[in-house]
Amino acid sequence: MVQHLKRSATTAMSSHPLPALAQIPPQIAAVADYEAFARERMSAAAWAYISGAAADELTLAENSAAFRRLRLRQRVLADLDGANTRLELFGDAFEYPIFLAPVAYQKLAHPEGELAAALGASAMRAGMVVSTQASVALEDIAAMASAPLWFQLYLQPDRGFTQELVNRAESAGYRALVLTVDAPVNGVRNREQRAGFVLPAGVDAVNLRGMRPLPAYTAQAGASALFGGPLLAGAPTWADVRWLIQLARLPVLLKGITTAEDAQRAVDCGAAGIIVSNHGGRTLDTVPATIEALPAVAQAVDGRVPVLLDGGIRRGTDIFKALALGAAATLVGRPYVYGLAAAGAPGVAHVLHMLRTELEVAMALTGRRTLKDIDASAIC
Ligand SMILES: Cc1cc2nc3c(=O)[nH]c(=O)nc-3n(C[C@H](O)[C@H](O)[C@H](O)COP(=O)(O)O)c2cc1C
Ligand SMILES: CCCCCCC(=O)C(=O)O
Repeated sequence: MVQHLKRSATTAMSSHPLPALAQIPPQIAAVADYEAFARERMSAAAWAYISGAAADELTLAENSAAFRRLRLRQRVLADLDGANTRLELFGDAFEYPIFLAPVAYQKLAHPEGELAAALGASAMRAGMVVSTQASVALEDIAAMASAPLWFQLYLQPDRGFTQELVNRAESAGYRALVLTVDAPVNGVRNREQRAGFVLPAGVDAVNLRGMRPLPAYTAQAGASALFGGPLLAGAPTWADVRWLIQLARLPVLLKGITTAEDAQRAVDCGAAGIIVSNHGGRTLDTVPATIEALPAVAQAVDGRVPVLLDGGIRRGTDIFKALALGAAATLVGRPYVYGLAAAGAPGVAHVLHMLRTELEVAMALTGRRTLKDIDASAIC
């Protein structure tokens, strides 16, 4: 899964032209305000990797645009005494329905990478999903965190190594596995290509060190570089999902489901949860926004397992809309990485704080005391 990212001679530190902010300035009032501060603290190539998406980036734009098109119905004079945003998932209690999505190589954004993100999440008592391709050892992240962590799994062609990875996550105290199913191959990342993105020295997928590499493969002249090669030969299938669910002691969620048929099949296979996600528009461009895919998935699942959603969330009202249309909780990706790049752990905590506060304001002004009270009647 990591072969596509070659190494450059650039040092990791050269990705950080400006130091992280020592204090968060008052002009950062919404999560979008972090973007400019993050951008000037990253190399142009790292910025292309983190902020970019696939091909023409239409799905990236649509993820947020679709949230902005939805209108809320305000309700007045509701009794809000005892209001809260609490929920329970897989036996763990959470204060609010916002998780940090799995994002690879966070040392591109900040020298402490995933350690700082985990610190920020734990300070805010938020759950975090750690990527297989994290730039810090999964055990070290677990040692830093005091809030529940889930481990995101990319099934590796070397299934024995994959099993070892699952064992490591279970031993380190992770509370769930998130199997990403929408990226058997990397998307067409034109922005990364144009920027010449390669991983700088000092940033790598440390949790995959020691894995048996794919056999060297050069397509014959005129032949497909993808079809017929070893990457797709080792790509996961539904049989692998059943294999994983059977071997894992943790609940397994599938991330990257956007259709009713696949949601139905995931539940039939024994998935403990579903994450409606298009990978932040980074895999297949021109697929619909996740908030538009959510209702059909929620209907197919019919409450049998929790459905979560990510993609394009930039406001607490976006989270509210996702819950109204059937999500039990949400995840954010780029927003917290921008907070991390700009201000380290405090930046991550601040992003979570702003989103949570905005969600609470939306609940108060639509007359919803608890997450269970948020339903489709809150949307026009
Ligand atoms: C730089 C970057 C790296 C990512 N790495 C992973 C990953 O390793 N595994 C994964 O399942 N998803 C990965 N994602 C996708 C996120 O988990 C999530 O689905 C997406 O970022 C949500 O969209 P948002 O950024 O608009 O919030 C990555 C996203 C970004 C931006
Ligand atoms: C074959 C997919 C590799 C993706 C690596 C990290 C990721 O999920 C992302 O960049 O997005």
